[in-house]
Amino acid sequence: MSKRIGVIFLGPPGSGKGTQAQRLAGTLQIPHISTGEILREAIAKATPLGQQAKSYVENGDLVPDSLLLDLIRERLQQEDTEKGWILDGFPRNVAQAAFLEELLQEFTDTVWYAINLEVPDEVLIDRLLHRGRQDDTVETIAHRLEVYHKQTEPVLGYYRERNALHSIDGHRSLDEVTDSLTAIVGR
Ligand SMILES: Nc1ncnc2c1ncn2[C@@H]1O[C@H](COP(=O)(O)OP(=O)(O)OP(=O)(O)O)[C@@H](O)[C@H]1O
Ligand SMILES: Nc1ncnc2c1ncn2[C@@H]1O[C@H](COP(=O)(O)O)[C@@H](O)[C@H]1O
Repeated sequence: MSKRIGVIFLGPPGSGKGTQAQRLAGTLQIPHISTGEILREAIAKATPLGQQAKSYVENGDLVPDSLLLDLIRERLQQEDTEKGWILDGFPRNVAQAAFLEELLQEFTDTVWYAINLEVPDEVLIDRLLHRGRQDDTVETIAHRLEVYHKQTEPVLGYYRERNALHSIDGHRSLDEVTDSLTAIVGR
């Protein structure tokens, strides 16, 4: 039996993580797990998670790690991840990356890839302004980029030090990016 596959999408807001994750999930028939989507759904339903996360998401700040760690552990063990999983939006800081590393050490049946989509800031801003999500305002986009550079970019170094980072030029057509991704994931 082939190993379980794990794909971890890194890259700034607007780099195309969600778009490419959805494509890959369709091809590989494995779930696309977006922490942003999980949080937005929880906010819309006003669940306890949503109530705690709301102000952070609206302001473009990272929600506290304590809200997400158990959730990720449980989600990666659900039945639909039998063949694999795609993480989009997690890890978002070094503490989350260290948590995931420990979790992956328990998953000895999983071969995983950390993918970084590289796109210049000015292109990201333009893409996000055209996407039009509630947190896609000029001010919140600027803040999310600042949070990305301060808190999430160090995660790239974390994977690079482990020789586990695959960077892709994300400033190309959707199909070109997908082709590079498929070449790395190799299935
Ligand atoms: N290669 C591309 N070329 C042009 N536009 C793109 C490309 N990839 C994604 N987009 C568009 O850019 C916007 C942002 O893409 P997407 O939502 O996938 O980014 P993301 O990295 O998941 O962002 P976030 O972290 O904010 O959720 C979307 O409107 C999407 O259609
Ligand atoms: N892994 C995360 N840690 C903290 N906060 C997170 C995480 N993933 C998502 N968030 C929050 O949700 C919004 C939207 O996320 P997208 O990935 O852009 O959909 C993000 O700004 C954080 O507030």
